[in-house]
Amino acid sequence: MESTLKEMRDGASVLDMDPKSTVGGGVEDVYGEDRATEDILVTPWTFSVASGYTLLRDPHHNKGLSFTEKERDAHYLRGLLPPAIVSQALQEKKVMHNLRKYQVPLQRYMAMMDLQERNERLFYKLLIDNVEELLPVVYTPTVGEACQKYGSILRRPQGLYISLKEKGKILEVLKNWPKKSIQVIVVTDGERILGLGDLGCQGMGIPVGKLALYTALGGIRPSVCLPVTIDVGTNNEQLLKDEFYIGLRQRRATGQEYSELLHEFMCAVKQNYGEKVLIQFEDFANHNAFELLAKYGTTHLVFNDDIQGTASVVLAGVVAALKLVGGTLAEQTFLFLGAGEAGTGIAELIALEMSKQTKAPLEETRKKIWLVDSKGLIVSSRKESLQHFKKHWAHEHEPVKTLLDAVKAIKPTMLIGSSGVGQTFTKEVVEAMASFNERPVIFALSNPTSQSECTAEEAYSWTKGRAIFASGSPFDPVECNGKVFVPGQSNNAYIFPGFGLGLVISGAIRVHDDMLLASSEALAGQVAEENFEKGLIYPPFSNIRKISAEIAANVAAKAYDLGLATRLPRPANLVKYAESCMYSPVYRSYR
Ligand SMILES: O=C([O-])CC(=O)C(=O)O
Ligand SMILES: [Mg+2]
Repeated sequence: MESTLKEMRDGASVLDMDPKSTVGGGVEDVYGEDRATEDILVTPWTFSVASGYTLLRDPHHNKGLSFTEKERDAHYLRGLLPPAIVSQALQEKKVMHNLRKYQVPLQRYMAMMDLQERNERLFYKLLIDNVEELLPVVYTPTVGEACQKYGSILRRPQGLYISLKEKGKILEVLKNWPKKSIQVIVVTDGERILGLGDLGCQGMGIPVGKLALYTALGGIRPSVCLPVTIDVGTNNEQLLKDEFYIGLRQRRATGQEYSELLHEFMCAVKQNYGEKVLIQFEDFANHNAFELLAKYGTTHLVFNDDIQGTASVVLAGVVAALKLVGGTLAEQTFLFLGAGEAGTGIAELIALEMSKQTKAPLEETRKKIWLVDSKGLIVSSRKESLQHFKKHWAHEHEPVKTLLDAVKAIKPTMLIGSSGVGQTFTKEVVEAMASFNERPVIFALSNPTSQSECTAEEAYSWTKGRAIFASGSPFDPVECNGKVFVPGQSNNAYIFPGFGLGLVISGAIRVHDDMLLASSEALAGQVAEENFEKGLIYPPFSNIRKISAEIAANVAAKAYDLGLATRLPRPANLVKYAESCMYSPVYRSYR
């Protein structure tokens, strides 16, 4: 066992291992039973056909009043349903009508979660058909409030909770999950939920929400998605005192205790689901996020949404914005407020793309990008005391304390906020941007809306409609000087569903930076002339499934080119192939 784990850490591929080895279950032997050694416990699974009352209580198969006469006969449903037979379209109309009556966003969230637990296909049908209306309900901003109050609103637990109590038993815990074949895991430890900070175990709303989007936006089947929350405690005093808190009542475990639990999880996942399961890290605090990505990037198929997904979506917006601003990427100057996962991740991907375009070394292109953190502009005199992920950005400059002074000193063409702190792009900051840019580009990325650096209305009114604005959480269109401006939503939700689909359909075994550039390019390519006319640098979410297929195809193509794809032969038309793989929530007929 020890040697197997070591091989896994050292990056040995399951493909070149002895087929009788204990790792790699998940290819054919989905239960891992044939490959289990005597010291590994196996679960005695049984399956039966759901019928009658059980069928109505099974969210995977339940269709409510949509069961036909024939199905009602064949599946022992007579008498369990009122006589009316209702189409899925009418059910959808009814639920939307009811949802719209709720004034409080959290009530809509709870109604959607109830629907997901009751009738999965109807839930996804609603989400796909009404994506622009429902994204703010199941995702940012409402999901943030839901996590803050998760203990109070929780009815039926969703996802898998792995706490310190499960140490040494994580493989068994994974086997408790009802589905054996998993392709995408979104995992959080709840330490940095959106810009809301440490929400401990209640961060579960995030993996659940992200995976709902994997299915609705990226077409990954819900049955192969697994939301996970790792509970190592919380440092949120308010939650520790909250009688309804659902997590471990202790301060966060750190150091060896933390990394051992995470390592057990990573090994158990690979052992149980194989080499090709995608593990998406979500909303970890900076120090752990960078470390986990570096540590497992060479042995597992891992993707950090906050570092890499956000980087890819912002690069796409930046590239699209060039059409409105003019000039090349390398001619821009960037200033970031926030030097954490998002800030440094975006900065690095922009520098990489600049370097590819101009053939200049990365060390040179990084000099076009400046970051401000809580202590002011990151400059070389601060280098010694900087965390390692900030060191690349310590350029020669005298110290500058405030964002406003940094804007005046650096004169960026694009200003990007990613610090998780709201209202930091003040009128003075935005006006300064407008004083030396004809079209100042402003990204207010922090989530949820309460943490946004400024509002869309502020950005447009303070620049007299000249700003090109995008934000992490949605804002409504704004009228300014008689013209309507549509702010873009620069959220990783544009990227991760298609990105993950691309990895899954190509059977990729590792993530490579070039795949991030590929997904960015695909997204930027989807912005139409009519979008640009409204100042919009992202395509509307209403086209997201088509966009996801384009992203998936570009990512898969890169996986094949790099020799990281295992699903062979390579399909001739990857866009068509991606589309053909996507889950559709239309009801199935039962025999
Ligand atoms: O969840 C979102 O809306 C975007 C994101 O990853 C974050 O803010 O951490
Ligand atoms: Mg996140």
